[in-house]
Amino acid sequence: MLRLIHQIMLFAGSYAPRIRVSYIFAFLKSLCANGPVIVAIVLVNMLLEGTLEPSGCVVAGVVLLLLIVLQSVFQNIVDRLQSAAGYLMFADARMKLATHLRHLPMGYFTAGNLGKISSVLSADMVFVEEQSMDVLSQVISDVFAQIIIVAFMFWLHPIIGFAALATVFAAVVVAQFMNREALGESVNRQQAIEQLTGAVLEYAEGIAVNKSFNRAGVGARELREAFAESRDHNLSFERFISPWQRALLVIYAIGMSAVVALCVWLYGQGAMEPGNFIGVMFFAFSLFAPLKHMYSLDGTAAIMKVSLDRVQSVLDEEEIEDNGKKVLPASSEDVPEIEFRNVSFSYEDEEVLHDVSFTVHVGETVALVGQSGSGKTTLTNLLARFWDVSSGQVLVRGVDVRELSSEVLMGVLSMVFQRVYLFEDTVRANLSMGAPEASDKRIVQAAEKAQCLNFIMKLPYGFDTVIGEGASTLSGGEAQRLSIARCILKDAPIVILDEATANLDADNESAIQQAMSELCRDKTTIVIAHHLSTIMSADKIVVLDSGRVAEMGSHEELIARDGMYAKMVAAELTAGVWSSCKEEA
Ligand SMILES: Nc1ncnc2c1ncn2[C@@H]1O[C@H](COP(=O)(O)OP(=O)(O)OP(=O)(O)O)[C@@H](O)[C@H]1O
Repeated sequence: MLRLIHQIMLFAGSYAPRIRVSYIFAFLKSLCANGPVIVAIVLVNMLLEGTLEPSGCVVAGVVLLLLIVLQSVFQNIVDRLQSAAGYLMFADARMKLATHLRHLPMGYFTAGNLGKISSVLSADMVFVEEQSMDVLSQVISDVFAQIIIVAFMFWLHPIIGFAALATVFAAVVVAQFMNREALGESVNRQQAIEQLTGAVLEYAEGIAVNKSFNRAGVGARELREAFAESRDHNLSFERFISPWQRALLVIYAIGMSAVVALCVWLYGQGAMEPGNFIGVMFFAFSLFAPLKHMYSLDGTAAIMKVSLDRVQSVLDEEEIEDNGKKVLPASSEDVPEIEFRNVSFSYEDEEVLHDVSFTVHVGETVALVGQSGSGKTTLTNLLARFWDVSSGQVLVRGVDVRELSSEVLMGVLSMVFQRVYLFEDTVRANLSMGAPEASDKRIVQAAEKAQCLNFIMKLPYGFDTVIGEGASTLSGGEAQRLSIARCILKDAPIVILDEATANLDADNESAIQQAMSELCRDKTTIVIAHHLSTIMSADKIVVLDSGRVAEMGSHEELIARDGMYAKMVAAELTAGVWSSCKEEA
């Protein structure tokens, strides 16, 4: 328990001193809570000795009243200090987590961690937020209350004090074992919740595929299994903790009986004042109540410790360094706008790019072509610093991208992905993401250039229509054009384009091609090209083969070379399907 308090205090950071001040008031509150019994014992002793005056009763009454009032005042101060610190610290923690997630490499999000991130942000954070201050306040009050009661027992009689202390010691030892074991159980429980969250996400994301393959039942079965596993772990956790709690109750009962027996014996021997005897009897049944209460929180505490560990484990993930301070110079004809210099890159252990070098000059369009898996997307991801190179350099206007802040780098890049993601917000908000200050006029112009004005105007509220999460309420072609309009509005000088491979109807196809040409007008462009027309019109074609540059040059140069590219083009012209040609080339 004390370790948990220490962990919460570490988590509290700059709010820890405020919480520590609350300890003082928690102690004072516990003193006040036990004060009435001391007053009662003094009164009884005076009564038995025949020294109790009416004025003494009045003083005792006033003291009792004062103690009750002070107790609630101190409790109020504790609550205020702790809950204010709690709200502030969790608001900070959420911001810290959000900022941290923004600086993690993309690999963290693709390595099966989505279930973990979601359950940390939803289940763990919420649990800690709702419970921690409450548990902290109760544990601190219980610890102080138990210390005061044991001290009081010593004051009444040392032997009684030792008996109470021995019981507390035995309970703490047993609770240590319980805590250690409970921790293991709650790790399993939280992992089951993580798997369940992952299963729910996967089920929701894959529902269309499952339905189309008539597998909806299979998906639901997997989900049900995850639910069942989570339920089993919850039950097993409760079953596990219960016997330990019973063992603790037995210890308290033995301790309490020993104290009562000793008290009777001492009184019989004349070694104890009658008032003190009554005092012990008065306390006997609630002698270990604070400890009992504190350890009844053990299940909650174990889950909280694991939750805090899991939040911390996300916070401990290494960020991509984002402390670049270099200023990006203006574009120049003399320095390449983009340069890949001897770039190699590995996901985990496997190197997928080997010593790749090429340049893109300002205003040029470079087409990346190659078989599926040859490394085209990875190259563009390195330019955007979604990952960092393993060796070599990616430079923008002669500056290594690692020396630029993400704000500066993203300021000069626009990216159109194949998989379009639009947020559940208005069309206007989605378009102005990269240019929040854009006027309505510019927004309309961008939409027009990207061939989306017509369909936007047909939406119920035009630019103020809220589109579904992930663009679920738009057609694929419409969503793609909106994502291009978003980049046109951003107006960044470098464009990275992953050309759509999806089979679109002729109208959509030509609308998207027009939108893309508008986007790339006067820009430096790297395009992952899938259409021969796009490739042929590029200033330079970089042909990738298993992560290496196989050939490089203009369409005419590469055709004249009669190498890999020429074969790909020949296959395209005869079979008419570029993607399958790539596989054969
Ligand atoms: N997140 C990842 N983790 C591990 N390996 C990856 C990851 N992303 C891609 N790879 C691997 O890296 C290699 C290059 O992939 P990349 O996506 O860059 O190829 P590509 O040429 O863009 O393919 P496609 O045309 O199919 O999109 C492939 O072998 C792929 O399996």
